[in-house]
Amino acid sequence: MRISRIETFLVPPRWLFVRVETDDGIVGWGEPVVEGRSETVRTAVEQLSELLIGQDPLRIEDLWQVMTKGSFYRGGAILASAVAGLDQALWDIHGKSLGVPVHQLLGGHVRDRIRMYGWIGGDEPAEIADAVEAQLSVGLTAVKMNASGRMKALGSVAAINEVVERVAAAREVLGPHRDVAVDFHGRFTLADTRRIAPLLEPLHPFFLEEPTVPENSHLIGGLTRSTTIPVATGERLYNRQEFLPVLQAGIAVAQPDLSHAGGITEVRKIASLAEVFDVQLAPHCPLGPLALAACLQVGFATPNFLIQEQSIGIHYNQGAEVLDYVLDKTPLKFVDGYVERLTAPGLGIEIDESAVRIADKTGHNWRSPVWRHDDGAYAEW
Ligand SMILES: O=C(O)[C@@H](O)[C@H](O)[C@H](O)CO
Ligand SMILES: [Mg+2]
Repeated sequence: MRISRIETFLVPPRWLFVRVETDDGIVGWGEPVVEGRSETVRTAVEQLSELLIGQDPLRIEDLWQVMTKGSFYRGGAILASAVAGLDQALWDIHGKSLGVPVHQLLGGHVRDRIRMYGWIGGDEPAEIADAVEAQLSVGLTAVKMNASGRMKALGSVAAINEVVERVAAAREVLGPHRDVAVDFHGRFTLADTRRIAPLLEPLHPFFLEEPTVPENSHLIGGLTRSTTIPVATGERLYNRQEFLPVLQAGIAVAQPDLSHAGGITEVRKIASLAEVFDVQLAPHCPLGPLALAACLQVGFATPNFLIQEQSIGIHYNQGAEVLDYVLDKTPLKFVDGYVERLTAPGLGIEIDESAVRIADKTGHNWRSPVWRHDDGAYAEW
């Protein structure tokens, strides 16, 4: 079997899919994307394709090595995401060629179902209660919210109290037994996060995410040592090397993104590294169906797996939906807040190719908003 053709599709709301075809007719799908930079990743996928056409798709590790190390300048979000989507497609092909789901190729399942959570925003305090209700009504038992919106005055007691009030609003609707994770999105200084964390402790957050921007990962130990809340990070870390310092600094939850951190091949290794630090995996995934399926395949085969993010029914999907692109929607339905083990071959979902081809005609030009605080200063989005 040889790889014969590679195509990409820009699909709303903000995703990019790749379709890898082989000469014996097996097709694999993946999702190589960076939110806000789909076209750039598309170009990177096209360049990497030159290395893959004519090759045996089952030699995933070898192709991964060539894609990541085959040129002098390496790494970074764009390249790691391009490799990630292609890697997912290769695992999809491998599973389909043997008629088994990918998790079987990773050693078989260690669990029968995976707990899921959805994002509820949080930038607008008035919308929090309704957003929590919406997630509970689709059967979820855990949500994640932003710690803050745009701030009037960074570091002010008002800004700090607002975080506590937002999380309290979510906790009130959730009751004592469901979970709320709080995403700091790198929006606060670490000094402020250290002030806020103890105030959140009585509300029992599931985890506190991205207390620093990734380039300030060296600061994160200052927080992990000062709060009992499990600290999470990783959506903007792209390989084991970048995860090592935050693992050593005492994070509790590692959040590699299956579409950013080198795909199934690398995230599987990140999970193994995390296990040595007693850290649980909770892959980041505000993305589409292929990224989600790749997360779940890793989750079914990974012992130190906590929970899975997903974006089904999230309002920022702006009319387009994760499930629009899959033929059989039942494998991704929530049962008591969980997704049951995917048993179909490969990634375990069947892509609606005609829907994808039609969606690509519209495409999208989704961009990260540029954020400024009320005083005009630049803010991390
Ligand atoms: O943890 C999350 O789901 C968010 O931080 C998103 O990754 C961010 O809005 C970019 O898509
Ligand atoms: Mg996040």
